[in-house]
Amino acid sequence: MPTLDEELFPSTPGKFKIDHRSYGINRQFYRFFASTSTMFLWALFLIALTVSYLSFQSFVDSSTRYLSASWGGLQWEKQVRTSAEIHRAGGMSVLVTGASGFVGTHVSLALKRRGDGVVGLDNFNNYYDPSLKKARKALVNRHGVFVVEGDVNDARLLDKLLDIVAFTHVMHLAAQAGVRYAMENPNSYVHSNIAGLVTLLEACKSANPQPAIVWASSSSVYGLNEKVPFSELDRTDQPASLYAATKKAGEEITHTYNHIYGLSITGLRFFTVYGPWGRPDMAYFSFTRNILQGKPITVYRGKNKVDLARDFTYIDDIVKGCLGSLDTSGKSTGSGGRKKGPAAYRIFNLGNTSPVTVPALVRILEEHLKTKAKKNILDMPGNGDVPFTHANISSARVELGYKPTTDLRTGLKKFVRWYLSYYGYDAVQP
Ligand SMILES: O=C(O)[C@H]1O[C@H](OP(=O)(O)OP(=O)(O)OC[C@H]2O[C@@H](n3ccc(=O)[nH]c3=O)[C@H](O)[C@@H]2O)[C@H](O)[C@@H](O)[C@H]1O
Repeated sequence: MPTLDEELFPSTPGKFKIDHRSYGINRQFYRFFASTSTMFLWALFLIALTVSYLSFQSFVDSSTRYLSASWGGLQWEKQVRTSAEIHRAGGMSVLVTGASGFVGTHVSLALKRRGDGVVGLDNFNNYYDPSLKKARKALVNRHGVFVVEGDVNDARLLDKLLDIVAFTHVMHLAAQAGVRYAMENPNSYVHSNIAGLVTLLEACKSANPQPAIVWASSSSVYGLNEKVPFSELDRTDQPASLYAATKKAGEEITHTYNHIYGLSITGLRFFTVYGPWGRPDMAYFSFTRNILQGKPITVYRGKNKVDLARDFTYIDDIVKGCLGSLDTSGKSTGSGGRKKGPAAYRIFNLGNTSPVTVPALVRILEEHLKTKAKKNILDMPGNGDVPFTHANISSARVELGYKPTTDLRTGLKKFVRWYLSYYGYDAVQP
């Protein structure tokens, strides 16, 4: 006698046999009906099981997201509001993106020092040592700047911040930096410098009031331009790297938001910024580390053995240019996504106006560090580098009162002093 299981799910073909001699037609019909309805019940049971499993999963996911979200809540909102408070007459409240980056840290401190409200935003990615970013965060925290951990691609977070505080300005410095890394990780440039920028502009255009925006473009947009010094009127349609291309795209994208929504936009073309709390991926920083550790450095050389040169610009000068831009930006004219009139659209070079060759940079570091570098001289690989940069800053001088005052020797001395106090002489890090 077969069991019920065997009858419903016969394992042997032909095992489920109907004996026409012993079962009548009704019996046959009944058995067919019984097995079909049982299968139907089983199917229902399985569907219900799957649905409950999926709902449970999504509950677990959303709770985890909620619990692990580093923003939100009453206490968090209070910290944001307090940090954004203005403590001087005619002051501004500024949302600084990339606030734990090199330039973001210095700009946040300078704004706070003069009594402006500042809220920082940073995603603390690991493009370079995140512990340096955390140390910068601790530094600005000590001066009353609250840094929110989040990404400029997070539209909900941006909307929330712009909802809590009526920011007068956004200083947008969050970006994927570095010229040569773009060949290793191109998508990271699209993610931060294009998608992140658009997400930020979308949030700003919908805000009421709309903040004015000052953001970091780059000297690299001049690409293969050979006319020196580089003027804002020179062509910028020959980028040599994806980094440069995304920054140039940013200039075009911001123009459309200015045109359609009345956002006040100022793009700053920074020229190889250096100084204390700088970026470990940049040449002056990695050369210092290697020289102190007795490791060789690679010095690239251009075509026909010509030395590469950069218009190295000291961080304090850049900060003055950023503050000058915020002070003169004028207001955005739109509100809630509607343009009410024209707003400023500006682009400025922020450089030093006196390029220095890379071998000369190395000589200055050797003097400050009192140590000879072990140099490997290599022809510049085709990886996005440009042979030289040189800024014409007449526009910034007239419009922003920008006047760089620190030469490379003096600036590197300050950098080396900071480096030694931060890492020590025999540091293995970063
Ligand atoms: O103005 C900008 O918009 C950019 O400035 C900076 O780019 P760059 O001017 O390329 O600075 P950086 O990497 O310090 O190389 C300096 C020089 O050293 C040479 N260099 C570099 C590395 C090395 O190992 N050897 C070497 O010779 C190298 O060939 C070059 O000639 C920022 O990183 C970038 O994010 C962006 O902000």
